Amino acid sequence: MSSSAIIEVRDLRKKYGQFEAVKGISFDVFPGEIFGLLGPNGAGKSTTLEIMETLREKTSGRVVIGGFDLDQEPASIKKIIGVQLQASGYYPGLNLVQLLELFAGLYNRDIDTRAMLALVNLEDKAKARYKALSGGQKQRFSIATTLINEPKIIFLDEPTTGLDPQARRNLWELIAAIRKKGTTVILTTHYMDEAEKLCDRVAIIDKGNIIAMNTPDVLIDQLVASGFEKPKEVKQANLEDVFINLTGHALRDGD
Ligand SMILES: Nc1ncnc2c1ncn2[C@@H]1O[C@H](COP(=O)(O)OP(=O)(O)OP(=O)(O)O)[C@@H](O)[C@H]1O
Repeated sequence: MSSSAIIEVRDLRKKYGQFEAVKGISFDVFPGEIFGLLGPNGAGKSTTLEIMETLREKTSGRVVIGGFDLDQEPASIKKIIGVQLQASGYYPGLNLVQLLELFAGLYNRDIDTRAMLALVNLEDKAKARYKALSGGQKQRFSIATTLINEPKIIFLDEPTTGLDPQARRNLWELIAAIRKKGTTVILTTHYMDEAEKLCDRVAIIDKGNIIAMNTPDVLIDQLVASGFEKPKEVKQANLEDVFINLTGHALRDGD
C-alpha cells in the first residue's frame, strides 16, 4: 500500500443479501485532494462513501483512513473525519448557533459558532432554524457541521444536488476554500461539469466497479486520443451562461 495516501481502499466489497453493490474496488486518496466518486444511480457511490464514513458495514476488503484500519480502529477514524448529517439530525426547535453548539458538545470541542457560520456565509442566519433555510443555505450549514471537529477529511454526498447555478458555484468556492486549508475532500456527484471544475481526480463507478480513475484532464485526453469526436459547438455560450449573465453570480438565497 502507498504510505502517502490518506485513504487506502483495497478490494472493497458490499453485498446486500445476494446483491453485490460494490464488487471489489480499490483506490487511494492523497492528502489535500478533492476526489470525486462519479457514476449513475445505483452505481455504489453512497455505499462506498458510507463504509469509509464508518456508517455502513463492509462485506470484505480493507479500508485504511489516516493510517487507521477500519476493522481495528473505527473510533480513531471517526475523530479525523467530517460527515454530513442527515437533515433529520437537526432538531427543529434549535437555531443554527444552538445546533452548532450541540454538535460541538458531542465532539467535546469549543468552537466559535459565529466564525463557523461566517465561513459558510450564514452569519445573518445565526438565529434562524434549519427548516427555514433555502436549499443552498441548508447545504452550506451541513458543510459547516462537518468542520466542527477540525477533520483531516470531509465526505460530501451529492453536495450540490437541487441547487440553483449561483448556489452551486458558491458551494464549489466553499469546497475549494476548505481544501485550500489542507482538508481532503471526498465527494459524490452526478454533475460532470462540477467534477471537471472541482475534482483533482475522479473515479467513475458503474455497477459496483471502478471503470476509470484519473484526473478529469487525462480522462478527457484519453477519450480524444481514442478517436472520439464531438459535434463542434457552434455557439460560444450555453443557456447556463445566459442565466448567470442575466441574474449574476451573487447568491440569492441570503437576501
Ligand atoms: N440498504 C440497502 N439494502 C439493499 N440494497 C441497497 C441498500 N442500499 C443500497 N442498495 C442498493 O445498492 C446499489 C448501490 O446503491 P448506492 O446508494 O450505493 O448507489 P449510488 O451510486 O449512491 O446511487 P445514487 O446516485 O442513486 O445515490 C443500488 O442498487 C441500491 O438499490
